Amino acid sequence: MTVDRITSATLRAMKRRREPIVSLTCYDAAFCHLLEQAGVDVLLVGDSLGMVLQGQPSTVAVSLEHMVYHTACVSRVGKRALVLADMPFLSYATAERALQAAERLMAEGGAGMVKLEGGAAVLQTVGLLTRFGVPVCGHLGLLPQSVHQIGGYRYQGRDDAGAARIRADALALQEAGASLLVLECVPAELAAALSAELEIPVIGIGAGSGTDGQVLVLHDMLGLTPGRSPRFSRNFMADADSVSQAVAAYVAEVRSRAFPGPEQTLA
Ligand SMILES: Nc1nc(=O)c2c([nH]1)NC[C@@H]1CN(c3ccc(C(=O)N[C@@H](CCC(=O)O)C(=O)O)cc3)CN21
Ligand SMILES: CC(C)C(=O)C(=O)O
Ligand SMILES: [Mg+2]
Repeated sequence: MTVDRITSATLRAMKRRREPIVSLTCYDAAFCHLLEQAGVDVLLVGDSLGMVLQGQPSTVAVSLEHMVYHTACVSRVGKRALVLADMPFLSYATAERALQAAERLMAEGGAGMVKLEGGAAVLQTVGLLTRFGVPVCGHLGLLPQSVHQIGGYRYQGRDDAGAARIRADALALQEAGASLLVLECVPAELAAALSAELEIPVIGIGAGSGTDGQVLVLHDMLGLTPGRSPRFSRNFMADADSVSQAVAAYVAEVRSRAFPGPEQTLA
């Protein structure tokens, strides 16, 4: 018997059941196999691969070609998990580019959903993609593709105006057709309130324990990132004898809401 693929409908049902959604980044077939064995629900082929695999200072240098290649490496061997592919920097800056990028990520890359960063700026694009059958994940809070405007990787939505903008963007993304939302580096209270308010599932990174799911960069949680990892991450290899065991511990701690704990949470 074949195993059913996780889709946005599966994730919506998990949210209704209050069953935490477990996600990690994944860039190749070997880790796809390992993460699926451990029960990870969503494999994010993140443009963070530019930093962790390519040694770039940001995600800005990642091309559509790179994303299609890594998405295919994952989706070729994946059976159950949803393969979520990042649309890279400027690949969704016009309607034509966005359609072309989504076409390549889904048709050649085998992605089941695509993710793009931003709120008001991408609403029309989200509407266009979803009208033509592309499942879309939004991404709000810290937007790494805008690091050259922000000037660093900083928490977002810490004042009333910033929080109100993120809330309005989240509701508008849902209205435009997004079926999933990633909230990155926002205060836990804001992330929990938005998760309760939105019908679509919210996956948090550096957003506290009150979201519908969690995602981390794989190399950070395996302690493979040189230097200091973001404070919202945790090295699960510290208490594990193998990579599989570390990933299994992460899956169990997200499902039991033990991760993230106070140490990984910004109030
Ligand atoms: N290895 C890696 N991990 C990530 O989580 C990640 C990437 N790369 N690349 C894409 C984005 C960029 N992200 C980042 C990168 C760095 C910090 C960081 O160092 N933050 C500081 C706080 C900075 C501040 O608030 O002033 C930290 O200590 O967590 C946060 C998010 C998240 N994503
Ligand atoms: C940090 C996550 C959410 C991401 O977008 C990535 O890994 O590229
Ligand atoms: Mg990304």
